[in-house]
Amino acid sequence: MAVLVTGGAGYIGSHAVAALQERGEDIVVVDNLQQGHKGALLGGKLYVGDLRDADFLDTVFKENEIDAVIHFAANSLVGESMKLPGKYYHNNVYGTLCLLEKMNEYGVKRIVFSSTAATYGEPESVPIDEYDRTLPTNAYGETKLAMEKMMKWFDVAHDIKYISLRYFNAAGAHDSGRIGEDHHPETHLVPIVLEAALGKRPHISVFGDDYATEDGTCVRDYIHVSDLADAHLLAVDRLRGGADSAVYNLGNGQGFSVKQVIEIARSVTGKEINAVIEPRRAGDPAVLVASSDRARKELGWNPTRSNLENIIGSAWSWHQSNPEGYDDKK
Ligand SMILES: NC(=O)c1ccc[n+]([C@@H]2O[C@H](COP(=O)([O-])OP(=O)(O)OC[C@H]3O[C@@H](n4cnc5c(N)ncnc54)[C@H](O)[C@@H]3O)[C@@H](O)[C@H]2O)c1
Ligand SMILES: O=c1ccn([C@@H]2O[C@H](COP(=O)(O)OP(=O)(O)O[C@H]3O[C@H](CO)[C@@H](O)[C@H](O)[C@H]3O)[C@@H](O)[C@H]2O)c(=O)[nH]1
Repeated sequence: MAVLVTGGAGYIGSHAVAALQERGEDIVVVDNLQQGHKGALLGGKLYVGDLRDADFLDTVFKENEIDAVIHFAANSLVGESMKLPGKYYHNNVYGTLCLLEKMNEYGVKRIVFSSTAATYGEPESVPIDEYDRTLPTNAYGETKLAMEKMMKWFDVAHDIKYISLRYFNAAGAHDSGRIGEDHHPETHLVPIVLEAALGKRPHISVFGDDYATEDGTCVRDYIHVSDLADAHLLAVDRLRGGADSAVYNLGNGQGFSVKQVIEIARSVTGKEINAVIEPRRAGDPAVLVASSDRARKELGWNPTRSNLENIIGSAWSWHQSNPEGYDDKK
């Protein structure tokens, strides 16, 4: 039996594929390579195609015996979603609908889903737990919440069990140094700060310093990508063990402001890193920090790499060895 990983050639997906590979799972990857890279795959059988293509998905489900799906494939940029909400509804909501329909058709009953802190919106209090209000402040978060609700009704009607993992901010790179973060264009804070350290950008733009936080810049909870990957394996195991559907936050429980991230990157890299204050980016909540007690208790999740110096250090090693990212011509 194989695990189907959608978006497995992407940043977090490729780290989950590496973790699945390490424990000897059969892996099938579906990715349209809009952001993914063949070179990011350390294992698995890759099918290049789009989730919204029913004939393509038929081939994947017919040619493989799949017992669980890990669903990463999505568009996931807060800023872009405020300008192009239709793109997010089409790829995220409709794409997930296509996947769930096929799972139902082929009798696949387990799905682990990449959800997000963006489902909460501006929190009423921090740390945020899974029972807190979900009121997204951006279209991206709204589509992820819609996907979670869709899975709930597929569970009610078709007994497809889901574990929705609401990640906070993923960062860092694999311990082996073989895979890391490479998006085009890059919009995430940590890789952009490191590109500035490498001299590939003149500076890092800080989006707003007038938030109600200690230094005025947004606060986020950064979690190492391989700690996230581990949680997916635990979630697959839990579903295989017959558990009911559930939602879990995945974060390290500590908030860092944009200015603090830049300061730590200066110390890790030994580089100057110029920062320029710019206006706020639409859709950004001021503070997102997780309580992951539930994931620790029920999944047995124990993140071990998520100290921010380690996270930035591992990303820095990857960026130094791969300043141009993956070679997509290979
Ligand atoms: N990066 C983060 O900090 C973060 C935080 C919370 C949640 N998430 C979620 O985690 C998931 C993975 O994020 P990431 O940072 O690895 O993104 P990513 O863009 O690197 O990976 C997504 C992958 O899905 C593929 N894809 C997208 N649409 C597809 C489609 N219709 N058919 C087939 N393949 C498709 C892309 O080519 C890409 O390889 C996303 O669902 C995202 O919303 C990410
Ligand atoms: O050049 C930059 C890039 C980002 N930021 C700020 O840095 C913080 C983090 O931004 P970013 O790295 O883009 O991540 P988020 O917008 O917080 O979103 C990430 O984290 C979410 C979970 O919290 C996921 O759902 C998203 O998919 C993922 O992109 C935000 O306050 C941004 O405004 C800057 O100031 N300058």
